[in-house]
Amino acid sequence: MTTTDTASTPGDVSAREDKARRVLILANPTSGGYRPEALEEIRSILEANGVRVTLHLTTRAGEIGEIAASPNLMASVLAVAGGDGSVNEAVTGFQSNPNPPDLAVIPCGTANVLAHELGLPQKPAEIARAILNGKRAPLHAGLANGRPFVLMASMGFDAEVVHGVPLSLKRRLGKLAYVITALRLGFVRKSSDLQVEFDGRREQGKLVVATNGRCYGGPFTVHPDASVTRPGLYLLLLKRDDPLSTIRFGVALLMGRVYKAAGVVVCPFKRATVTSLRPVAAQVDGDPFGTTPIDLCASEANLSIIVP
Ligand SMILES: Nc1ncnc2c1ncn2[C@@H]1O[C@H](COP(=O)(O)OP(=O)(O)OP(=O)(O)O)[C@@H](O)[C@H]1O
Repeated sequence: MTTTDTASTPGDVSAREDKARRVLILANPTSGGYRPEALEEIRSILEANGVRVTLHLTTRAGEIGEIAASPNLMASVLAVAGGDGSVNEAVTGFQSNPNPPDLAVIPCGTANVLAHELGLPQKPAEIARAILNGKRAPLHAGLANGRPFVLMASMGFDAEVVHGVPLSLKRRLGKLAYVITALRLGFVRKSSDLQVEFDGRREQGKLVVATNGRCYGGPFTVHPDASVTRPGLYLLLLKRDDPLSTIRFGVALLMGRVYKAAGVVVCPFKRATVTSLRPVAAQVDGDPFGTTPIDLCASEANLSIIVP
């Protein structure tokens, strides 16, 4: 396993070595596919290989971010067992951490877009092996009003669905809960225009996605050139969101062609501002994130993530 060194003085050597063999697992027991047996298996494999493991189960939202922000984490790897929202919390916490450890992801959660994006293993033995191997990639993020997003930030219909999906339905039905909520909202909602100013351009549309990654909603490609391990954000602006157009975009997404669909503006961008006459719902990484106006740009944070 590789190490992330802290500020070094000669007297710190044993503390550094100690930290290098430690993994802190932060697990969200409320996430969609929470697997306690898998965590125990990962823990025992790591421990059998000389790694000291601390397993902490969260009791509330916000806890992962608070722990990740601590400058005194005695771990070279912080492994998040949860979905994209839990990973987002860790990355948000890392923003305030002058010396963040490597991030590892033990995929649980409802959609797990990041797991698809990075091709992360699902089997406990393979997850443990990846942590032990310590192969790392840079992890880039975007910022929405200063809040990091690893995968995407969006405003419009899909964010309304994220705001509107009842937690109990999500827990019972998983991804199907989003489809049901989308159908319920699709025919009754009043859509609003969004104005986007980006890199000297101005466009108007109904749904804005700022994507940092290739995947969206699971394994579906939203932009083939985007990657969380490379710098750069892409903007997708959907011109219409009437039910028929939304179904067309949905089908294009399932076919991995949404970025080529008619009525979609697609381009890389550095800085964007999304405004509207009345507030429009926003989401980051699948969790509700208030409403417009939203400023978007890339984060400068220097993070790394364990990859297979
Ligand atoms: N113990 C907890 N109780 C309630 N909420 C929690 C707890 N721990 C973390 N959370 C919050 O739950 C939110 C959603 O969790 P998470 O993303 O892990 O699962 P999910 O919603 O099932 O998956 P996905 O985001 O991939 O759809 C996170 O944003 C996090 O803030």
